Amino acid sequence: MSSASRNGSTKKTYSFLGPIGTFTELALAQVAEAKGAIAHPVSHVQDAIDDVIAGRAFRAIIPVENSVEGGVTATSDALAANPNIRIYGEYLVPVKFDLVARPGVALTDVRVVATHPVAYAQTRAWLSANIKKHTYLQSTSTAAAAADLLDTDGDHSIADAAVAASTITKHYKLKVLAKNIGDNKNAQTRFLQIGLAKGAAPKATGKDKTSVIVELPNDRPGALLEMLEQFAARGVNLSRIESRPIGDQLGRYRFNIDIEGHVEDAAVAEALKGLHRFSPKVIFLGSYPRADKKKSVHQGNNTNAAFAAAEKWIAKL
Ligand SMILES: O=C(O)C(=O)C[C@]1(C(=O)O)C=C[C@@H](O)C=C1
Repeated sequence: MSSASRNGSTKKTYSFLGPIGTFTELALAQVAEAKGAIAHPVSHVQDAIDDVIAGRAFRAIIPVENSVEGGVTATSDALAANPNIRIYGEYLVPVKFDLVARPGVALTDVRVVATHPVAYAQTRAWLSANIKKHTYLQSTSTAAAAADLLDTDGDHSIADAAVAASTITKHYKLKVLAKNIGDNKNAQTRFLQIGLAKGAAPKATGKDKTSVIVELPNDRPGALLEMLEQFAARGVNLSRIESRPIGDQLGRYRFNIDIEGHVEDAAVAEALKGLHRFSPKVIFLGSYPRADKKKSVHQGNNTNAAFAAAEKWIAKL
């Protein structure tokens, strides 16, 4: 979980999708409490999660969704598979891509372009229009694609260019062939800070999110509506809902849901109680401050005071 530093103090380890220069590293830079900690680069999202589970890392920073490409399925499924994981924070990173190459390579020389699949999906239109006959080479991250261009140990990438974050040339001696080549100039990726479910959970701030994973009862007409009613009846807003196959057979799904509000908000807690009564499986992933710092939308008379007054009234009946 932590390693001894040279002066004898212990530092916490944060695993992240590396190497240096990924968008995930930009997300890690936003984690105030990780300043001065050990940043441990790994090659796959699952490796970062495994580091946390095995106690090799205190926390992991992992991508969860991109505004263009949608959910990162490896993350959604890993959260469902590991009940001891909690979310401690979320971070938004604007996603701007450049096309980079070794010095001396011109845009007209480029035949093979390497990058992470989510980055390729976000730059495909530009690449198709500007490097018509290119071949795509998949990399474990955008920065790995860039770093591989410079590998001189004999097994360097067969790519001529890489699509990477526009900050990549701070880390690698590469030349920018084209700037800001993303098909959507306002793209963003949302990242999570995850850790084991122990220790202090983030306190309610009034600008929070709560994440859960919910399975529906089998063969029950209206089960999806019943799940959503738990939130609607308490005036609780959802910011995201994604269905993922459970995997045991066709037609069975679980829902990864982000709720506006904190489990300390009575309306959210009441909605979770409702889910628990009707669903065969609810995984609580945690309550944590919202990255966009917006106040959570709650509708109707559902303040903590209103719920407390209703409880008092029942008790007196
Ligand atoms: O390859 C990187 O730089 C990453 O941090 C991964 C990742 C992703 O998984 O979505 C992050 C942001 C971009 O959308 C592209 C790739």
